[in-house]
Amino acid sequence: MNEMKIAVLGGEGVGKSALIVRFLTRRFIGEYASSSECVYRKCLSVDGRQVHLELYDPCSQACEGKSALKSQIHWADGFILVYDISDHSSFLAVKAIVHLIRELHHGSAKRNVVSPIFLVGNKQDLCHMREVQREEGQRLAAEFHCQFYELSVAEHYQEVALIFSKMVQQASLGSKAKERRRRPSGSKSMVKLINNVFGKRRKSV
Ligand SMILES: Nc1nc2c(ncn2[C@@H]2O[C@H](COP(=O)(O)OP(=O)(O)OP(=O)(O)O)[C@@H](O)[C@H]2O)c(=O)[nH]1
Repeated sequence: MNEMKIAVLGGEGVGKSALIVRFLTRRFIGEYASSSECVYRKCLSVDGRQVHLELYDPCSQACEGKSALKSQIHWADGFILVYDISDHSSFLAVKAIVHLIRELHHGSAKRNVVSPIFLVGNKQDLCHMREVQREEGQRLAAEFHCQFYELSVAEHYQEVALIFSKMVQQASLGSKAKERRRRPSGSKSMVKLINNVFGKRRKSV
């Protein structure tokens, strides 16, 4: 079975966990308990073959700092970078992450492998509070050869599922030749995911 490692990165509270949980459970859960980073695992059938998917969800509060980010970047085969369209600082955060990914890969053994990066503007349902224009996201995506999506994890399941299946397809193109890299600590089963969803720390929309 092929293995694939996808890191879902972005600023605090942009909806990274919501995106992953939406993909794994089809449900949008408005409140989470997530006090630590984790790796979710899922087996997927893509183009007739089984893929063992690992999804890394950092905890922004626990994993701040460039060195943590660098190890996440070295670990992953592909990246889903999430920002909140109603928060311009979250866009600047993903911009910095894109730069860092391309910079690190340029100077590493991965320089011949273009790891896919998907740029996702989340919380489209908050467009009345929009601070990041769609064109701004598209421009950044074009500059760094990323795929661009704008959506609302709260409202759109099909788009979320599409993002992950496209990511798996793209990442699998380059993954065969890749060296396996150190992975961030921590892993979560579906049971822990469910506990997280109904856990202690509560967030509201
Ligand atoms: N309105 C709206 N709220 C959303 C959407 N997606 C996520 N949220 C809310 O945004 C808040 C943060 O979501 P999380 O998924 O915890 O964000 P995160 O990026 O994992 O947060 P950290 O791990 O703390 O960095 C929660 O209150 C979610 O309910 C969306 O599409 N629309």
